[in-house]
Amino acid sequence: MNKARPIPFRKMNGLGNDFVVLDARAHPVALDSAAVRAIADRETGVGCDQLIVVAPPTSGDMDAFMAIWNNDGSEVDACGNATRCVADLLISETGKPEVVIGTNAGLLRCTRPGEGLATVDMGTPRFRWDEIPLARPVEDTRAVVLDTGPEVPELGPASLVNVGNPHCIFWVGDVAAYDLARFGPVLEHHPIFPERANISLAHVADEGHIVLSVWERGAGLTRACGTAACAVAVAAARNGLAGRKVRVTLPGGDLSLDWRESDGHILMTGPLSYDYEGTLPASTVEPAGTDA
Ligand SMILES: N[C@H](CCC[C@H](N)C(=O)O)C(=O)O
Repeated sequence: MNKARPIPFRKMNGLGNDFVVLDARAHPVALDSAAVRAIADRETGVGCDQLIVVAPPTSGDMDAFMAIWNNDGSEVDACGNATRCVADLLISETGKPEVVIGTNAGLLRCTRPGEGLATVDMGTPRFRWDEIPLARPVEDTRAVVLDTGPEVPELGPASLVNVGNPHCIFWVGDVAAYDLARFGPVLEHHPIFPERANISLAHVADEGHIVLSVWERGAGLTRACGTAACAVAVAAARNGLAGRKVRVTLPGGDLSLDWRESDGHILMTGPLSYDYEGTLPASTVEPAGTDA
């Protein structure tokens, strides 16, 4: 009988987007929304934007599987910044120049271009209305006018992209001129997004540089959002606002994006950090297979 045991974790971050990373490869854990919220709570738990579980590979073509939860307890399929963190863990462990991380959004090939850096192939972005997904057919997802109430300022048409998760991007002249914390949740829960959406304000400084502020689905304002940086890079290129290689500046720092011509994959490069290690009391996360 598996006795409930304390669970070790690593606290990590990518440009200040922070994670509790549980390694469940030796001992499986059973998480539910309540347990995730408890761990992620910055007052009474460890505190994080997302909770990440590194699990054994589910097929022979990956080094590990990565599960992702937002701090509201919702499980999601993609997290760019956390993928860089897990990639570095696996590259250090295996000594391999490239590792493959399995996620519910697909296989992600990761390399280490330098100490403290990771490059992730985030795959191909999707643009069809039913791939975002949207609640109704929309012909052109490059410029969609959302009907919003008075609590949302005039932001113009949005560009919609899925990079393993749904993103809604507004193009503005100055991201600091808007109180995204106030109207972000309204847009996150807009009825056109049946699975909610991550909301970005993007300023295209020049054809190689975009400034970005993000209200994350299920986590709120974060210091960085890797998938939003991927989404805004491809949306800007698709709308003719920037080139296919851009630097994206988030509150926590810069990411480099390359929407590769040869295969349409989006490559994201940026830093990752190890903050500290800790142990969660056994009661927090009931390991799978423990008798009641
Ligand atoms: N809030 C996102 C998941 C985390 C994404 C973000 N932390 C990143 O680095 O991509 C969602 O619900 O789709």
